Amino acid sequence: MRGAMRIPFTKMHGLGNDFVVLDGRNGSLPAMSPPVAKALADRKTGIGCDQLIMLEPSDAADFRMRIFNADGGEVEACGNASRAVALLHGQPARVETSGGVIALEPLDGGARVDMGTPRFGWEDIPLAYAMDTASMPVSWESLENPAAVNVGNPHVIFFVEDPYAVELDRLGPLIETDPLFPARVNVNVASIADGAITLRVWERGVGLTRACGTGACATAVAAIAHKGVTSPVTVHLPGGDLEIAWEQGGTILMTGPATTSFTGSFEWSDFAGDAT
Ligand SMILES: N[C@H](CCC[C@H](N)C(=O)O)C(=O)O
Repeated sequence: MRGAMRIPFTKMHGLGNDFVVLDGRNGSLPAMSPPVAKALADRKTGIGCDQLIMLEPSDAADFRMRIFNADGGEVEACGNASRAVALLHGQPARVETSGGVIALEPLDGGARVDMGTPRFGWEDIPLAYAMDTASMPVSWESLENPAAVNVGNPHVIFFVEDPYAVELDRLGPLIETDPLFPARVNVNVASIADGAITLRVWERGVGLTRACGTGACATAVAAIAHKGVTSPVTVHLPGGDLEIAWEQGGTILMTGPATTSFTGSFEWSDFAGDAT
């Protein structure tokens, strides 16, 4: 039986999309696994969060950021968490994620993050078969002809009259798990008015969140690429606003707030059993 191992954490959020951040940049933490991430993210029996963020050493960048959704699944990108980590780190940094290297720039009360280059090919999303990702010939009830963009992680974007009139809690999981999306998908419903975007997101592996940074990036890119919106564009999410800048062929710049809620610690064996 291993000795007690107390693990410190920082509880953070970006516009209400919340995270438990474990700082293993010095290599001090045990390996994270999906079951342990899911247990820590549980809002009744764990600490509770939308995503668990694990920082680790990297030989490709200043450090590595691993992202686990509340269902335990490890994913490639998390925009809001990238800003939170920028705030925690406190200086500019290049960060390795499984979706590519991103660049963090802390600002007063938040950060600007270069989220890399979006991809539009059906295999890049990925989709199960070839399709025009600017306007896909598919529909789920009244949601039809979405765009799809990969911004490190997969997003499908429906442009609608009123995002708040969509039964996203019912349609989100149907679309997230449709076989058309072999890696599942984050589901965005958005409207465009006066050059700004109003957005709600059903997040893969989580559900409805108050904000989704990669959703804001993917939706802004789709609006600029396919709907004539000009960059930079303000995205109004339930939890607040993000500013997204992108030009064809370039990388995506996301700017917005990040907040530290509190710090704490937990006993590793309480969540990992004897796993080390
Ligand atoms: N649910 C997303 C990961 C977190 C994205 C969101 N929290 C963000 O701020 O980008 C996925 O499975 O790709």
